[in-house]
Amino acid sequence: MRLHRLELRRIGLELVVPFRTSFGTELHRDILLVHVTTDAGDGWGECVAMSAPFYSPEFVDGADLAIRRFLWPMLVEAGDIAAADVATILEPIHGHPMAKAALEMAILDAELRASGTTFHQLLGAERSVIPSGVSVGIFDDLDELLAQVQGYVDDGYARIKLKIEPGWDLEPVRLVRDLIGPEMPLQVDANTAYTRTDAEHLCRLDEFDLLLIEQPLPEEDLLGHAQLAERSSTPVCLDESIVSLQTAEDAIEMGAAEIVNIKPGRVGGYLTARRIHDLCVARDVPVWCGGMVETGIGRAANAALATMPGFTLPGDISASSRFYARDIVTEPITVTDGTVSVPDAPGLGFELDLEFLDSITTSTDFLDA
Ligand SMILES: CSCC[C@@H](NC(=O)CCC(=O)O)C(=O)O
Ligand SMILES: [Mg+2]
Repeated sequence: MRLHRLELRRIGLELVVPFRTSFGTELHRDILLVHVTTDAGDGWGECVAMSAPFYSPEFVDGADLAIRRFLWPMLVEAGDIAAADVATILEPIHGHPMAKAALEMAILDAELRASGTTFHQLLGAERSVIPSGVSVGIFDDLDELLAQVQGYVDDGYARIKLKIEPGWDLEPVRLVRDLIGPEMPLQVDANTAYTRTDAEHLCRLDEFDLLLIEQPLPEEDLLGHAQLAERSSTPVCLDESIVSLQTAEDAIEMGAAEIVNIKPGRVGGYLTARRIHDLCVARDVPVWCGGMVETGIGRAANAALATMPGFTLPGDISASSRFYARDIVTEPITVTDGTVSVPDAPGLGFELDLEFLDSITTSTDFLDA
């Protein structure tokens, strides 16, 4: 297909409850959406970069600029392209996986819509319902944490994930495990907050029968994660460290990733995410779909991705209402009996609520091919 025009749209959404992690607190999302118009129709993508580079090196203003100055012109220059070509065309640009992923996503959406195919059909997965896990932040006090967790248990989520950091780990996990009982799946995510010297302390989490411990150490510390995996009975899962197919392969080979959290934005796009899934299946490494507090655009695409057979653990694909009072799609993601039904709308699986989208748009800019 030939690219005609790119719309760069920024929207603002308040979170229904502050989402605190070891690297900061999210109250509001400033989200970049990309809308491509092509000779075969149009498509939308969501850039998952946060407002500041505390989760990964990218941030939304930087992604916006990388798209304007480099990524969009390279795609236009390439002429007649398919979504499958995007990662290769953009290869010469180092980094910026979330910016690249947003463009690939929009082109993929346009391609699928033009062919009357859904992403779910393209992936060829059998499942149309996936288990839904929920990510729970850090709170000022334990009572508030337990109240939030009880609410999600009442909502029927299939798995609870707790954010942890030094000083907020063993006690909250113990209390939540006591609250939800021994059977409910429970995992933790440290977002790189610990160091190798914390290994003995982190092994004390083994008593809580967790599904996994997610990214306890810095992104670059594959050896440290491999050493922890040797000592801990809780499987080590990587998130921030897995930024490409190569890093996934190396982490698995080193024993640093016993489980992999796949996030399409973090690895440069849904098509690379699929290849990482295939690698993990071949290496018998369980995967699950992570979340970046996406709108219904990203949630719909993530739900489709999570239907692939290697996604054997509940992902962070919670209801739209877990984060937002109102979503930008006509069919917000909902959770029933701990599951999400994969949207079957054309393309990536969503239709936009354009009236609401316009009401929360903070800027719109157009680039012609
Ligand atoms: C603002 S935190 C974003 C990254 C974080 N994401 C989540 O915890 C899940 C968020 C969601 O459910 O979308 C992670 O490290 O896995
Ligand atoms: Mg994580």
